[in-house]
Amino acid sequence: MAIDAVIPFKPKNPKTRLSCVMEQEEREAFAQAMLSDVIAAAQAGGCSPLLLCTSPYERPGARTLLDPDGLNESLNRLLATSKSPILIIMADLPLADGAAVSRLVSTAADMAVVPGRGGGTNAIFLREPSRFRVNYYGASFLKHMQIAMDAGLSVDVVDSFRLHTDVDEKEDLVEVLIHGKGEARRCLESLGFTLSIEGGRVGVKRGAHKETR
Ligand SMILES: Nc1nc2c(ncn2[C@@H]2O[C@H](COP(=O)(O)OP(=O)(O)OP(=O)(O)O)[C@@H](O)[C@H]2O)c(=O)[nH]1
Ligand SMILES: C[C@H](OP(=O)(O)O)C(=O)O
Repeated sequence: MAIDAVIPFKPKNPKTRLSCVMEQEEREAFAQAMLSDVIAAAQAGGCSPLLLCTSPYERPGARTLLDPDGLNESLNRLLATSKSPILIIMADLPLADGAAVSRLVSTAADMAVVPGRGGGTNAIFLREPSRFRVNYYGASFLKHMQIAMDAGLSVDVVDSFRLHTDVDEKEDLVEVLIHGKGEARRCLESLGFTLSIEGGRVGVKRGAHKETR
């Protein structure tokens, strides 16, 4: 049976750290485009996508669980009662692909984890979910390593550019425009984002859009 790929997703007013370059409706469209890329990667990696959503939301090819609680509370409730292996993969990984997902879920360890940019945790595969609990936000990668150690779990830290690249801030959009192959890249292009190179540093700019901060 396919492993459940649990994808936490907040459909309303997501990605507020991108407010400087996108209005709320645009952030919602972009978050959905990134989610499409993650769903496709999960399926290509042999997993069955299960969206854990804060408000009602349906997607073809994915089942939905509705839980308005916070990220940690809802995931920990799910882990506590899960009897089969689970992959938790964030919805803001638009470079994800099937090979990276497949590598993660085929680990020989009790758990495989992919750190995110800036200290976060982008994906966690758990062979026995009830032995682990999540603690996202802040330097969650370090917290998750400690939780695994306390639980006596062997951990495979997976080095994956495609799963490491999460999109939180304007600067992260550069990676999507350069390396993206899916919906998120198309969404950015349709919103008028292009690469800009100023002073040797690659950034993004947006035609006819005033930055608000
Ligand atoms: N189920 C659930 N998912 C959440 C919640 N908050 C965020 N997420 C999802 O968790 C993942 C990582 O969240 P963040 O990077 O903080 O995304 P965000 O909250 O949309 O972004 P910011 O507003 O910029 O912090 C994304 O897949 C979000 O859709 C929540 O309260 N519940
Ligand atoms: C949820 C959080 O995401 P970030 O804000 O680091 O992208 C984390 O990975 O702990």
